[in-house]
Amino acid sequence: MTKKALITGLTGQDGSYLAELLVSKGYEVYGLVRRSSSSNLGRIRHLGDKVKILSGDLLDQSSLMDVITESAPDEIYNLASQSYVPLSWTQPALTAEYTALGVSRLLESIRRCKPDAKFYQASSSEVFGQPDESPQTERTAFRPRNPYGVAKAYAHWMTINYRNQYNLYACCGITYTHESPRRGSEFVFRKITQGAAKIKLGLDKELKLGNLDARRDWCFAQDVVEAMWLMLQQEQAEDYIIASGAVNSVKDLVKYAFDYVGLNWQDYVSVDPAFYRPDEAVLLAGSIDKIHKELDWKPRYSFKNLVELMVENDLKELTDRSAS
Ligand SMILES: C[C@H]1O[C@H](OP(=O)(O)OP(=O)(O)OC[C@H]2O[C@@H](n3cnc4c(=O)[nH]c(N)nc43)[C@H](O)[C@@H]2O)[C@@H](O)[C@@H](O)C1=O
Repeated sequence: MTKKALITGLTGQDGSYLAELLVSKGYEVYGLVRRSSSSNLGRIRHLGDKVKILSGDLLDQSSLMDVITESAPDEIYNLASQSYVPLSWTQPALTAEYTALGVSRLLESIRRCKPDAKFYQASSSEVFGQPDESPQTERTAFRPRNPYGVAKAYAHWMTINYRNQYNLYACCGITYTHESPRRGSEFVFRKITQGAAKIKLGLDKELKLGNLDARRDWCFAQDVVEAMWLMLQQEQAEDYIIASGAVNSVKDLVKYAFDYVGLNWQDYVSVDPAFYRPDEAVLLAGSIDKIHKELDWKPRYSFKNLVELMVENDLKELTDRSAS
């Protein structure tokens, strides 16, 4: 029988890659999309009618119950969130509404309307904040340092509590920063690959960044959605860290990207305190021992592969755009 899946956050980076993966596996795919006066379907347009769009909002419980009843999914992936960390400081309540309480509403809707559906919650390494140990494991204590991390920690523990209290198949994937050509340019990886490509093509002269010493564990988003799917194919719900297991600094990223286009980064990059963050976690690194051992998952793309893939993509996109 054809499996059915419901994805929230369908129009985002991860939602669009997950939809592609599930369509390729023969799933009937539904996506929860918020009404908006301008179209935000760019990342899923190529999927055409292979994905059915249902209107709803994580802020509105009854819309979630309607969507779950109508689609009757076997699997539900919650990828919707206010996901930009700096914005969580200027809009902390809205961040909590979507990223924390939205998950409560979703879990409650599943419990009432489709308790046998398997549920994946997109948890984040930001729950660790300033962690006690490195690399972090599934047992590392949560010490979030910004409203986004706090909201994700709430959602994480609600998911586990619904699993324990109501016996739902509900699990959390603690993902570290993950990137792709579909990433928004406010995030540092895309900002740098796009910046290097623009400078190379003569479309820009400089690139202003924040903390070059911040270190992150970066993965390719396509690898990450594969892990999400695997987590829902098991007998029992378990939480896993989804990461690359390798750490690089923002400076490493800048060097690789500018090297790739044959430029010296020091001639173009400057530090602007406007992009520094209050109390930020300077080192987040995930241990992938558990997911590798139990689900046989590991990322296919290395940091270097990912930089090259994204710079290539940005060079092509910008060249096509200026030709049209
Ligand atoms: C796991 C987690 O991953 C993502 O959150 P993020 O790590 O905050 O991503 P980012 O690309 O904004 O920052 C990465 C690092 O880069 C530093 N950095 C330096 N200079 C600039 C700069 O100019 N811009 C930005 N954005 N960052 C900069 C910045 O201070 C930070 O240390 C989201 O998907 C989030 O939803 C999520 O869950």
